[in-house]
Order: sequence, then structure tokens, then C-alpha cells
Amino acid sequence: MKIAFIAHDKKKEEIVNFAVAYEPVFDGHELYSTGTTGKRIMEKTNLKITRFNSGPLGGDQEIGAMIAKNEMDLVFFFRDPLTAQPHEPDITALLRLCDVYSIPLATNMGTAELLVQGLMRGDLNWRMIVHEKEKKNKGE
Ligand SMILES: O=C(CO)COP(=O)(O)O
Repeated sequence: MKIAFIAHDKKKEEIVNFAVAYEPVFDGHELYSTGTTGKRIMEKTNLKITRFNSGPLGGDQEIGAMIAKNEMDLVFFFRDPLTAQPHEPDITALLRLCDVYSIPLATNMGTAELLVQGLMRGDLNWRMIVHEKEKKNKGE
């Protein structure tokens, strides 16, 4: 599964703790992140993460581009609801694309816990069917 980690500054500690707690689960997956979030997670874990730009410099849009190609399977985006962000339109666009493609998205730790439990149980394996169908449609 392709999994994205994104967190605003005041939520970075939370997402790092989350990644540390579930490191063995995330280890078998293809991981992506915005710039600083991925750096912080990699400092505290042995996870390999493909890092895009920092959010304010286009990182949300880069992850959004993967979602628009239906490539991303799960998004953990720990948002800070109490601080205005200079790139608010990019954030809104990313959340919107998750809804367009029905991508499981957690915007806080409470939901993230449930999604990771679902990931462990195989509840998200339907995403593999989506990928197979896309391959067939492309004639691959
Ligand atoms: O701003 C962000 C998401 O909107 C996160 O970006 P960083 O991970 O680079 O801090």
C-alpha cells in the first residue's frame, strides 16, 4: 500500500509518536510524506519515506497529484485546526481529492488509530482491486 504522512507543525510530535508506535506495521508499505514531516519521522524510526516538498512549498500538491492518479491508498494528515496556514488552498485541494477518489483519510489521531487497525486487519485490501482494474483499463 502507498501511505502518506503529513502533519502541521503543532501536530508533528503526534504523528512521529504514531509512526513510532506502528513502525512494524508501516515497514512493509511504500511510504510518502511532505518534507518536514517525513524528516521528523525518519529521525525517530528506521522507516524509509519518499519525501516531497514541504507543505507550504507544494508538498500537499505533490501528494495530491498521486491521489489524482489514484495511486495513494491511505493518507494520515494530522491537521492543526487552530492555526491559519499560508497554503490553505493546497490543503483543501488535498482533502477534496481524497473524497473524489474515496481514499481513506485520517485528519486526527483518533481516526488514525482506527485506520491503522483496519490496515492490519486487511480492511483496505480493496485498494488492490482498484489498482488491478486500473491496470486492466490501461491494457497493462
Ligand atoms: O504543511 C504541511 C501540510 O499542509 C506539512 O508540511 P511539512 O511536512 O513540510 O511541514
